[in-house]
Amino acid sequence: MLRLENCEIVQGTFRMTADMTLEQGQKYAVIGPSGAGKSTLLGALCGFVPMARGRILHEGSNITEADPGARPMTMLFQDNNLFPHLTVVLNVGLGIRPDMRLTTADRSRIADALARVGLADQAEKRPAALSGGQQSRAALARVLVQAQPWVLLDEPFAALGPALRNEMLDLVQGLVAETGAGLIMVTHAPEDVRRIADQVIFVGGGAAEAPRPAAELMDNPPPELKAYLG
Ligand SMILES: Nc1ncnc2c1ncn2[C@@H]1O[C@H](COP(=O)(O)OP(=O)(O)OP(=O)(O)O)[C@@H](O)[C@H]1O
Repeated sequence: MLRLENCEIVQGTFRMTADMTLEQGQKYAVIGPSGAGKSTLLGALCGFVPMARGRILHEGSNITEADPGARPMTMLFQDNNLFPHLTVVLNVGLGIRPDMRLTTADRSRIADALARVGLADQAEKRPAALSGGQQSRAALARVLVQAQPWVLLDEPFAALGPALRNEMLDLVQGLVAETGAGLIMVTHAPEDVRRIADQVIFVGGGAAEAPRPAAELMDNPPPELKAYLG
């Protein structure tokens, strides 16, 4: 369980509040207008964005002041955070060994993750030699080897076409189901919400609202969500 307790998050002159409890194994979509604070919310959870007040608790432990690398979560951004000069194997390996001294066991784990995302035959290529979808798969393999209880995605597949995006969403869904991880995903696409999310966190008016069941919310959106969905 991940709890944001009475939080106020600060990003330059922007401030937003958040108070919610997120359940392990659930899939949350974070939606709301541009500039409302969706990325800021994920940044605060990961420890990249400071908080003026409140606490973040993971399974009861206070992680409010923990370094990003010591938090129980992996974050995937839209650009996939792949290093252009490293092969796919080494890019994935960074998820477990930042010093890149990979043991035989590490290499076997990486090979398993690459096979799981369909990249077994692309391991020695550099990111520039991969398609957009393959780059996303490589980034997901890194998420997989890190095996954290929470996976945070900030519009990771926005640059992909609809068919490929759906393929990637299904892959993410399969991966979190296998590992039992919770998922928190920022998206602008209502169809992504319907495809993958159990719950929706609406961000708007300076607050991240507590999660509400996705299907119910999308079928009967309250006025602020209706205005956003258009
Ligand atoms: N590094 C920063 N320094 C100062 N202000 C920032 C910074 N990053 C974002 N902001 C401000 O914080 C607010 C929230 O931004 P954020 O990126 O979280 O919104 P968002 O909902 O993710 O938007 P989008 O859907 O356009 O990506 C905005 O007003 C933005 O201008």
